[in-house]
Amino acid sequence: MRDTTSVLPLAVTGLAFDGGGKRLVDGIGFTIPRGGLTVLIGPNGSGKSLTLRLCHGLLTPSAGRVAWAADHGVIAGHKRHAMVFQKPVMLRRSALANVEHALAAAGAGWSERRTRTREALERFGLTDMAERPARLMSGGEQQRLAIARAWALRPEILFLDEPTSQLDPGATRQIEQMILALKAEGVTLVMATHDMGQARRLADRVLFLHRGRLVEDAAAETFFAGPVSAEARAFIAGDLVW
Ligand SMILES: Nc1ncnc2c1ncn2[C@@H]1O[C@H](COP(=O)(O)OP(=O)(O)OP(=O)(O)O)[C@@H](O)[C@H]1O
Repeated sequence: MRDTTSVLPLAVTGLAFDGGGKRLVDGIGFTIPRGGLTVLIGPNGSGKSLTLRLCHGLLTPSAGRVAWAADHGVIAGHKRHAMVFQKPVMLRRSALANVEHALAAAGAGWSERRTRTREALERFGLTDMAERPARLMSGGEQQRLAIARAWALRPEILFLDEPTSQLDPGATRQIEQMILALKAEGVTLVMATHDMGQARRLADRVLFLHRGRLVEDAAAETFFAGPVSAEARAFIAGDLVW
């Protein structure tokens, strides 16, 4: 019987996207079951961001399908997938107001907004910064706020697009710990990175993309022990830069 309490699994089939007169991603297929952390890796321009944006519904596929177990990844009027971007997009308001605004946009009522905002700020160690203008916070703090804001929406699955690529090692470590804590909580995670060290630290499963195509889909241990494709071997060795 169809599970009406989950938007997962997410089944992506034959996914393609055209832009600037070119096919930028092509023939991408994978399934994301509940739980775990899947990392999309690949060189710059391999199609990681596009794939995440297509999954999250920010772009419309030129071909193929993004099929949720519940239509559009929505259950009882609530979208159960959220996304965190490389550069957090913050409104010119306080940290607290940024979280509240996201909840309001998702249809949460006044008291739910207040409770969930407070919980989210506390959960991610931002209570003391609640009244700070979000845009004046450091890069690491803004990314923490972006994750808190996404978490406040209670996503079943969170897409993360290079969430630490703009951050220093200390802030990166903090964000990685937060990501692992979300996984332990049962949030399903799909993250793009071109940082091999990060992929090794975090991934349960690896999807390796090259030039808009999915070249490998393997358990992280298997992938790092010996990728099958020449492209992935070259990428791991640091020889593949595009
Ligand atoms: N709307 C668009 N129109 C035309 N080209 C695009 C568009 N969006 C992305 N591209 C191109 O598609 C390719 C894949 O882009 P994408 O951002 O998915 O790569 P990526 O793997 O995330 O790379 P990076 O690690 O550099 O972020 C790139 O060459 C990019 O310039």
